[in-house]
Amino acid sequence: MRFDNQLRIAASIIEEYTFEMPLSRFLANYFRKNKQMGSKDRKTAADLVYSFFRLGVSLPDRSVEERLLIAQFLCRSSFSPLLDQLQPVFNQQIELPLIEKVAYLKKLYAEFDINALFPFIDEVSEGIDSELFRLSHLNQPKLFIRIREGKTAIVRAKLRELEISFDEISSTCFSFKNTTKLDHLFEGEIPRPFEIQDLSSQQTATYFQPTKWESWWDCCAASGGKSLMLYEQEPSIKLLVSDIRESILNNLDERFAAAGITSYHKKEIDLTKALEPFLVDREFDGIILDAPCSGSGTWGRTPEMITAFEPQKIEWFSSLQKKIAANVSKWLKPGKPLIYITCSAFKQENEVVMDFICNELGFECERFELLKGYKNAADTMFVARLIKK
Ligand SMILES: C[S@@+](CC[C@H](N)C(=O)[O-])C[C@H]1O[C@@H](n2cnc3c(N)ncnc32)[C@H](O)[C@@H]1O
Repeated sequence: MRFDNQLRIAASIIEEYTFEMPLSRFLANYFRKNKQMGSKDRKTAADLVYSFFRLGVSLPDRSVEERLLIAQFLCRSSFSPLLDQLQPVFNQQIELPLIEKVAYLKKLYAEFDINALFPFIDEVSEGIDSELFRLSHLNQPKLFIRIREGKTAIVRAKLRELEISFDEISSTCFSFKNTTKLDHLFEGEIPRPFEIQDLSSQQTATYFQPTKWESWWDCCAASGGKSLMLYEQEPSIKLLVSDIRESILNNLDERFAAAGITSYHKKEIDLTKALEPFLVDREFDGIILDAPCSGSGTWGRTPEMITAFEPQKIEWFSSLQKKIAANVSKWLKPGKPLIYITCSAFKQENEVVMDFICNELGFECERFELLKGYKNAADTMFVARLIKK
């Protein structure tokens, strides 16, 4: 397909997209309806459209086509055949460091402002490097795996055998280009030697510290990423997993089965409602609250959210998180930990909720951390270990 045609198709996809569903799903539907597009055309269109949304709300008065070219220039770091045809001057500077490309663009477009790459920077948690965080949205984050204890050598050998390129972040964490396919590796092997899991998400596990025979509740368990790590740390624990709808836990069942975990309890619980009917007189030695949140620490993976997100939702999430924390904390034994986690970069969802839990619900903060995934092409997350007094 000719390059100007590729640009036109990307522009028409952007025009059609109304943010009602994730961009990934919208694109999959679009390609299903437009079967004449070959796999190379689909890949090019997806790349152009994703890069476009990485620009956030930059240069709103420029045409979509012009912004598509600027986005390619900022998001690519090597020769682009499309730019070579349509905007060769960008291609000549494509390998420059990002910060120099930004300076160059500012000369061409006086109105270009890096604030527009992430227009909520005043809302972020303390310690976030504003410039690095904003610029990180121009790059697609990496894919990470968590390797089960003792399985590093066989995973490494398999990857080398299949000539899949990877970096070793640690002995239990490898990273890959985001488009790498790993589904077929060790298919059917129980337990599977690795889990796909973001680096920062893996790092939250150091806050759990369960001990033998304890009773734990992962109250927003979804597909069970945190529960799996908890269980592997201490397989003797009694584990309850819950989420607002049973269907959300289906994936957890599959992942637990693949990990060889069969002994756990599962309930559908809305944490904003009275919990007595579900929990009766249970008490827990630990609760993981991986709270519903804006997801703003993960928008490098879903860049359309930078445009779609309405800032008043931050306060809405913060209130929801406080309500859920107040509700679940009643079921924790004194002296035991509530592990509060978000994948948000916003202080209203992080430090403000943590302070509420300490000051209003009678907890003491043992330690907390903002996991600065933006430095490692990973998600940015917040984790706190809060002890009930
Ligand atoms: C950040 S996700 C949890 C991810 C999960 N812990 C993991 O590691 O895979 C937050 C979860 O909270 C759930 N949730 C949202 N509102 C809820 C509510 N009112 N009660 C219970 N769960 C809720 C969502 O369905 C979602 O699965």
